Amino acid sequence: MGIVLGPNRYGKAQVRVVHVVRDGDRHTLRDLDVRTALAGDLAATHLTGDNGQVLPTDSQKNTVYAFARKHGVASPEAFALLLARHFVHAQPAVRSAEVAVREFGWQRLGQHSFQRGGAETRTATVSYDGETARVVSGLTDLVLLNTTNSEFHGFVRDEYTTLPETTDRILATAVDARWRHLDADADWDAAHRQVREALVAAFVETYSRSLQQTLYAMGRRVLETRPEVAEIKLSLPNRHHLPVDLSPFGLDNPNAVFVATDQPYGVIEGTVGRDGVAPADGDW
Ligand SMILES: O=c1[nH]c(=O)c2[nH]c(=O)[nH]c2[nH]1
Repeated sequence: MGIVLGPNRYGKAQVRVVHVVRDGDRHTLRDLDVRTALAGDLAATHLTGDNGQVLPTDSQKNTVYAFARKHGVASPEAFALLLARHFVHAQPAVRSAEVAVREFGWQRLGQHSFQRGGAETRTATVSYDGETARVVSGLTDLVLLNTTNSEFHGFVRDEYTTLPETTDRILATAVDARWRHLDADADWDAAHRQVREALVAAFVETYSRSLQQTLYAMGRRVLETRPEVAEIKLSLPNRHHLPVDLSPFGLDNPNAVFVATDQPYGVIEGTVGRDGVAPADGDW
């Protein structure tokens, strides 16, 4: 039986780059974590150790810093597009590049003072094959909670089911969303803000009978309001808040006191797309 080299790629992870723009006294800041992954005619290094086609990951890291200086960081998507196109065009052996960016938010406190935002991070992944650039934007750890307008009942009951039915519960999640753009050209910051607003609005406004229903409502709202989005993938942990039994203390608990449990937790995942727009599994 023959042994063959399968798909492979290589790059640098966790390239942390902070870029400051000084507009007089007023500074702006972008704080990124960049990962590069290059693929192409790279069999030789794997099979014989011939590195003649290998752009070192150290050089890839240096390119990230040099590009921040030369081109600035207009947005995670724009920066990733520049880098992905550069690696493919500059290196004959590189046929495709994926550049993934996570952006950490900073809130302005003053002209040159900032406060790190919460856990929420913005993400962008660009893949480029020499012809087409594909852009997936996203966010992680957007923590949302409704104290009511959430039910969960009517579910399957088998011999292992103990979960009580509820017509009024807390619904909480940490949204992990990625959405694929139809085009590789946009006002990326505005587009991101608008998708985020649609996700939040749908979470707030949906009367939920399951987190699955909320997931679909959120994805649907994004596709209804943002024509540039082809498809969205959502992963929603169910951050359970269980009412505490206060009866041993002679107290009632009309949905006032909860224990917030962090494990185990449910995970509800799904993709919402458009009729007639083919899924592009390779883009994610
Ligand atoms: O919204 C929910 N969906 C489920 O599938 C599920 N399962 C569970 O135990 N609680 C919940 N809540």
